[in-house]
Amino acid sequence: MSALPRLERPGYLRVDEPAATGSVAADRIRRRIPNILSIAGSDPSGGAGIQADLKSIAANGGYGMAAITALTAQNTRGVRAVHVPPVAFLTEQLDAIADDARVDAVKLGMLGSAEVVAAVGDWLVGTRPAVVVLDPVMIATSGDRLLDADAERALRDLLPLADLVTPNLAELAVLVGEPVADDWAAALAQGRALAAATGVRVLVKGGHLAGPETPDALVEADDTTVGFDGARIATTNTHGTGCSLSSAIATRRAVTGDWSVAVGEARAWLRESIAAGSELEVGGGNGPIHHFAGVWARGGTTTPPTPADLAAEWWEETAGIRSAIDDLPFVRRLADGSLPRDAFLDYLGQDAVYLRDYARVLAAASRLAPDADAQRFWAGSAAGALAEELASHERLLAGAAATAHPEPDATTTAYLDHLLAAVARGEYGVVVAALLPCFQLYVDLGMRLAAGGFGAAARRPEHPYAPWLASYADPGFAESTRIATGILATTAAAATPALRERMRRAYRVSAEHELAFFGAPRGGSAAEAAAPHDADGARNPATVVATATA
Ligand SMILES: Nc1ncnc2c1ncn2[C@@H]1O[C@H](COP(=O)(O)OP(=O)(O)O)[C@@H](O)[C@H]1O
Ligand SMILES: Cc1ncc(COP(=O)(O)OP(=O)(O)O)c(N)n1
Repeated sequence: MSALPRLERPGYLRVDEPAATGSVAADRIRRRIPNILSIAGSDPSGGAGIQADLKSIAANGGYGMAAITALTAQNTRGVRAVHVPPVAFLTEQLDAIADDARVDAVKLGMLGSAEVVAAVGDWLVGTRPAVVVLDPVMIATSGDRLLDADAERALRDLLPLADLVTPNLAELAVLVGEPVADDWAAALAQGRALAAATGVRVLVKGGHLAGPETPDALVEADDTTVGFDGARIATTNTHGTGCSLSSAIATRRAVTGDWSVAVGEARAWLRESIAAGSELEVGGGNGPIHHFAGVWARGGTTTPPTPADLAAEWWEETAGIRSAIDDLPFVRRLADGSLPRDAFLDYLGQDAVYLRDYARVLAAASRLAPDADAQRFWAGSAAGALAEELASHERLLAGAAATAHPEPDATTTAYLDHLLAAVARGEYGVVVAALLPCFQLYVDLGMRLAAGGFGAAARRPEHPYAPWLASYADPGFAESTRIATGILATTAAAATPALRERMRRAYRVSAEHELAFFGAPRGGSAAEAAAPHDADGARNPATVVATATA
């Protein structure tokens, strides 16, 4: 434990915003999440109704809201009972939402009774949502009625308030007053007739056709038709497919602004969810679809650490190394000004050698960077390392008649080999992780030296190494370190667990090399300069590292 005061989590190492570079996370934050309202009945088994709608909306990128029109007692085998609460209370629900939240799209499902249809119609006329998708739920797949006969008539009057209506074959037949179509051509003709009569676009759905295909078609009022083909998926998990599809279309329409794109995207998601339905074990009848199959498969179900958590955690892991650096006689004597000049020049010469290859590694990070901002940042850092830092080393060394480019010693060689091996492996995240301790540990030390954390001597203008100390407390260097830390953290947060672990190890090993570099024997006074503060056997960098990491 260092006896020296330490700044707690210095501000320049905090990562609480996405880095100032383009990233998937930043794009996600900029895009508006649409609010989608489902006005529908409740299915306690979770496969249809508002329960399905909320899952579909979430899986398709929206924020789901729900006003309940009716309660059903149903499961995967059928509907046992329906209760329609007082309609005035539905209006209360709708007004409560509209008075407070933006509604980007509405999906209408089971409306239950003519009074409910009328109340919903009044509310739509009053609020005029930008997108209205009407799934005219009348009869469940199980054959149970979900809408009384009066309401069927009222529902026809509601159609002009919708932008899209999504009937299944039986519902389409009721709406056009014809028998149920028994082939796709007849279904399409009915869809065209409905669109022409009402002026509302119709999604004709082929889920209930006999045969191996399940085509759907988007029919505009002007008869323009976009067809969507798809082979029938062999499954009994089709409970709630209509509810799920209509709320997914409402969500994707709010996101994309295009009806045929929205239908195409919603169908792709639905087909994946139908195919995975058999993974669920819910009930003995027609089971639900697996609304989150794709999301779970691609995103997992555990919450990965945030960039800020990772930056703080990795920095904390170097606490022992930082304490050991603070305790090194080299650092203490650098701070109080008693470090012999030959030891300082020896250190400077090795640092100059190190910087030339470090700049190559920075350039490699630029080459591997996934976006232009990061590419620019690393290229700028490589140029800065050569133009500013290396040049200042060379000036100091030339002034002292010392050689600006000595041979790298064992400690410098080991550190550079670690960095160059990361480049050779070619993983951007690992290269960035290996680069970071050099930024962070120097800024941390420089800031604490400048703040008087190692005694007042380091702050005096007459300190023999004052210009050198000042360069490490430079605000520009601190800002670069903040950006580099942000890139590291966002890259680590987006990485697979295995890559993140390789990054963490590369970061840790670089921090250990930093300690070894500070603790290496230096110049004619090496024995004195490099001896540990409270022990005598730590000249070998490996021993220094072992002491620090124990
Ligand atoms: N077995 C299946 N394989 C693939 N798609 C299906 C299957 N069953 C239904 N669908 C699709 O599910 C959606 C809902 O269709 P449908 O079953 O006709 O309506 P509803 O669920 O309202 O009765 C449509 O896109 C349809 O093509
Ligand atoms: C409360 C509730 N609303 C609607 C339906 C019908 O759902 P749908 O998506 O048409 O699917 P099927 O289960 O009928 O295929 C429902 N059952 N309950």
